[in-house]
Amino acid sequence: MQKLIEKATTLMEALPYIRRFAGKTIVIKYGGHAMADEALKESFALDVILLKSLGINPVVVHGGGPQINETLKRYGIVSEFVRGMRVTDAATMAVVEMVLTGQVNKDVVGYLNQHGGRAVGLSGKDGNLLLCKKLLQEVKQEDGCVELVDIGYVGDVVKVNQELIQTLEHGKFLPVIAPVGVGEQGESYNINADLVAGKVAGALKAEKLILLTDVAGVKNQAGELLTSISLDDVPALIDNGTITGGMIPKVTCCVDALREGVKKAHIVDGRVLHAVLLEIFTDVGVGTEIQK
Ligand SMILES: Nc1ncnc2c1ncn2[C@@H]1O[C@H](COP(=O)(O)OP(=O)(O)O)[C@@H](O)[C@H]1O
Ligand SMILES: CC(=O)N[C@@H](CCC(=O)OP(=O)(O)O)C(=O)O
Repeated sequence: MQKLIEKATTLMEALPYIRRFAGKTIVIKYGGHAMADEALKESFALDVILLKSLGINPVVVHGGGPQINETLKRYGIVSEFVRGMRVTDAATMAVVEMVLTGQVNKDVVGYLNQHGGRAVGLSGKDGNLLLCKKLLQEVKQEDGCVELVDIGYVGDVVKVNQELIQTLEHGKFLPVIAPVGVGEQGESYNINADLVAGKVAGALKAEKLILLTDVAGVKNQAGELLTSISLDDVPALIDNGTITGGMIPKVTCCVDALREGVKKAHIVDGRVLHAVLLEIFTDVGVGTEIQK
């Protein structure tokens, strides 16, 4: 917290930001890698709880890719990724649901509450929060044609039950969402956590979407940080191979969220202590802003 006050200079300087965001929703995607370090976990919990106590409404969507990998390894299940999405067969889905909803979600809720929060854990199945259909992943072939590839129980969110989130917000609770969705037949879907954060932010018309990750932000091919990119530039950056792997769903979901009415979208370095507060309460920002 001391660091925050130093960076924001004084609390007085934070006041305009507090006024600007009071009563507004900020959706924060908490990445799997940023959960590995105790100091980062604590700084994240303190940031989110401080926002809530200032009358701002944070909604947390967590990932858990590394934790899923670890458990899959123990079960001897090998998984592969297509453009940042895990190919998910039935056995993998069972592990994904167990790890995300049973382990990671409760872990995040637990330490938020330990630090004084009123966090409530949800998966997309609770109250039909995240209704899904099967996602067919677009893969560009060598001839330039786009093929739709079936990658198993991977979901695309077709509807967010925002009423459930708003009910919790009005009750001063802090929603913490695991990226597992439900299909029309009650089947479970594995959803990329960035995609969930973008859809939730879009449905809530959030003031800000912040995706915490394990790099400084979006980088160019020389490895330099791009502090801001226009959403119109995103397709070319993916096509020319600048943005690859797990960064693809991140930038794509920022673009979709902005188009759905989210005011600002940021990809932020989750390895920096108090990254959330630095992003919200200073003009410097940390990471990359995707701009309309
Ligand atoms: N242009 C790019 N700039 C930064 N990172 C990129 C870029 N293209 C691909 N990446 C990769 O995307 C990764 C972030 O995605 P991912 O591993 O899914 O993160 P998280 O676990 O935080 O969701 C980075 O660690 C990096 O390896
Ligand atoms: C479909 C898909 O890829 N789902 C992700 C869900 C977890 C996630 O997104 O976690 P991170 O944000 O930590 O990467 C997965 O199975 O890893």
